[in-house]
Amino acid sequence: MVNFHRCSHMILVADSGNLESGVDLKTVHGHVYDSYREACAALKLLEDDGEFIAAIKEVAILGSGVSLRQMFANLLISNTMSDPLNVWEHLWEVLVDGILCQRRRVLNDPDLIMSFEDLKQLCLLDIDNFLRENGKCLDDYKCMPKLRAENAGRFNNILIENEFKYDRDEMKRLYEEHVSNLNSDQLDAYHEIIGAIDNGVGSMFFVYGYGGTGKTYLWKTISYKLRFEGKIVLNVASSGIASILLPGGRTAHSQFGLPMNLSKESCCKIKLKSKKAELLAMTSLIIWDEAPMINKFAFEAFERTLQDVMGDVDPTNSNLLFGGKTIVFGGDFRQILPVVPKGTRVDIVHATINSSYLWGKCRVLKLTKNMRLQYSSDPIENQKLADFAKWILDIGDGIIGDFADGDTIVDIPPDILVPCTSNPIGDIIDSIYPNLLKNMFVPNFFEDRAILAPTLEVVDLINDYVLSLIPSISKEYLSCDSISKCDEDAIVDHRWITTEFLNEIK
Ligand SMILES: Nc1ncnc2c1ncn2[C@@H]1O[C@H](COP(=O)(O)OP(=O)(O)OP(=O)(O)O)[C@@H](O)[C@H]1O
Repeated sequence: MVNFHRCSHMILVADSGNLESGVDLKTVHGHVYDSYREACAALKLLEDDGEFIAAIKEVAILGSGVSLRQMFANLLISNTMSDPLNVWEHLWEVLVDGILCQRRRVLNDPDLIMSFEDLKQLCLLDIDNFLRENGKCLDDYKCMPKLRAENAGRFNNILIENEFKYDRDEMKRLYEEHVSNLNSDQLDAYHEIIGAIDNGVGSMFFVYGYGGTGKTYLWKTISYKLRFEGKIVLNVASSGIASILLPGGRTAHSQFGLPMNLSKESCCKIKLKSKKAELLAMTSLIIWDEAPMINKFAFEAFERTLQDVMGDVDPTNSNLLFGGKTIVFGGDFRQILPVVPKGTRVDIVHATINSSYLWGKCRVLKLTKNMRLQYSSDPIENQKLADFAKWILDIGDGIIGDFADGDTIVDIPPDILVPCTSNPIGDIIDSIYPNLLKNMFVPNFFEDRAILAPTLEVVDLINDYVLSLIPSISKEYLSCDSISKCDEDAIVDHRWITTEFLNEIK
């Protein structure tokens, strides 16, 4: 094999007449190159690599992308190219062949779109793998583009890859549309949160606002911004119904593997160096909506887990709040509080997030403007809604009603009560679904109305009553409930948990 290092050295010596200094020989137009070969290339003393470019393009007509990348790696190993970067720049569009198709298959997403930057990175990763099989790596070739550190784990981790699937142009458009609408409270909260992410020392926020003050709108604005910048934001909520309102939302239990039975010592089911741990390490922000609904042990378990996960990346993170991550909780303490079986009022208060030792480190941001009301066009309707919203808030704040024996008695205005006869369920159904038999074929009739019930037994009662009114044979359709695969490490065999079983849970 030709010793290109020595050849290049000799060419430079011959060209410059300088027999002494290696550094001088490697200096071309004031720039010190890493090798004689690169210095030669800069002086255009070597033949150009046209033959290699032509050869690979020729092979590309029949060969697969994999074989082309392997060929390029072999050329690097044998040191045959005078200017590998130039060859790469001429050929990368050929070398990435097949990568997009492969990603679409792996991610099961036939419409996946990848940026040129990501395609190049995947191609370099492949070349790096070939080089490593031969005891080399891309870093050995200083002139070649670098693999971005964050990409090393990303392309092998479907959880991370999924978080990069957002259409960045669309995210940018939505972000710009939303951020220009934020009210002053939302804007203050927005700046605080973004500032903390940039700081990277670990911050905990609680965005406190009653229903309609624009918490979800704020989550969306921040998520759009981070996703358009190519960062990861995980949106979770304490309940499944709230999680579907968040962009890319999931329940906290499923996303973080929180145990069902929480205790002071609980930890999340996330193993160090696992795919989930890699995802958390790369995450810039975690938004956790409806936080007051969950026992404080869940947040404490999550904080310990994050310290472990981030401490594994860098030991100094183990002492930072949430391992150095920024976490934003949100919710309204007037709404549902944690369920403590057979617990007293004191037990429930002790179980909420603001009784946790973490609360002292939490910065509370308040949203106070009801954005739901601002957007009705009818001023009379607006006033009615504003009065109703104030009345609900006053109940929540405990400043309305007579306090008697530990209970508060509140007068409900008659206009929002359903007049009751001897058949209360029938009265409710007549009020919510008037002329049911006639209207049931009207599109959107059921979409615009709902009856909320406190227990599943009452739901069954109402369903049975409605079905008894409809004169045809009923047929039962099972929903397609399935168990989340997040608890992959749990001992439970997922095959035991059938759709029928899930539908029977009361
Ligand atoms: N800055 C804003 N500009 C325009 N519309 C807004 C803004 N903030 C919120 N909204 C709208 O106001 C309504 C209520 O906002 P949002 O759902 O975000 O409130 P929320 O605090 O999450 O309410 P809840 O606690 O009931 O879920 C939504 O229709 C939302 O689109």
